[in-house]
Amino acid sequence: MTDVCISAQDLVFTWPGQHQSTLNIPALTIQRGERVLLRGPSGSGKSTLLSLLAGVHDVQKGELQVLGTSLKTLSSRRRDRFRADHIGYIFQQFNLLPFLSVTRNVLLALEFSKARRARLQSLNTGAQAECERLLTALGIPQELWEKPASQLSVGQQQRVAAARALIGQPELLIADEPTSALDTDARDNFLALLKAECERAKITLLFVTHDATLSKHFDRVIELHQINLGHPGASEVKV
Ligand SMILES: Nc1ncnc2c1ncn2[C@@H]1O[C@H](COP(=O)(O)OP(=O)(O)OP(=O)(O)O)[C@@H](O)[C@H]1O
Repeated sequence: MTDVCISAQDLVFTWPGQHQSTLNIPALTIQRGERVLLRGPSGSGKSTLLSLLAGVHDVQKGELQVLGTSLKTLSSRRRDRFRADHIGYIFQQFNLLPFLSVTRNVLLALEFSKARRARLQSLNTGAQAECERLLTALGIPQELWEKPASQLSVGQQQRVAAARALIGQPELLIADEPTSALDTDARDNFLALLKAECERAKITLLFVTHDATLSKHFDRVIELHQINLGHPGASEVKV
């Protein structure tokens, strides 16, 4: 098993119809278990990079590996399977199914992945029990568990989205600006909960945000515009 979670070499991505590449990353390595904050101004390509990592778009040029698997070698269908099995994703808008209950939303992630179900089995934990453990750990009171997701506050929905991403212990958790609608206290609280769960299951965390004040929660901050060619002086900032 490789110690590297994410590895990119000479990764170039150009959106159709554009003359300039959005991404041109000579090298990027994120080790397993690291907690990394990816920062960059609007339009710098953060979401584009996440969409490649999640296998939503093809790697056009260069190499991109997640957990030792080259995404380029996988068909789009196998990339979908790879994502469901190995990557938890918290979207900016959470993407919960509004009419489904909180519990059903969380359990859905298991229905799409045999690997996640198998990991729970190897931990001797049932799906329902793990769902309840995660909701409790993330501070969702029991009286909300059977309510439709649409009846929850933004902060609560965000934590349900985190539980859905984490259930079945994917090796990599990607969070795309999930805290932008929260106040400072709620943000810090959410980060602390997320960090505790990632540590518990040794999950690598890649968290995208504009918010510089969140740096203290992470092992490393990567400024995307600094590792992207076309922005001379590329470097990674240690915190
Ligand atoms: N579907 C698309 N088709 C064409 N161009 C796109 C598409 N999505 C993004 N782009 C372009 O790629 C560049 C990077 O966009 P991206 O959304 O990756 O940036 P970002 O750093 O995530 O921005 P933000 O912080 O505002 O979400 C922008 O110039 C954008 O116009």
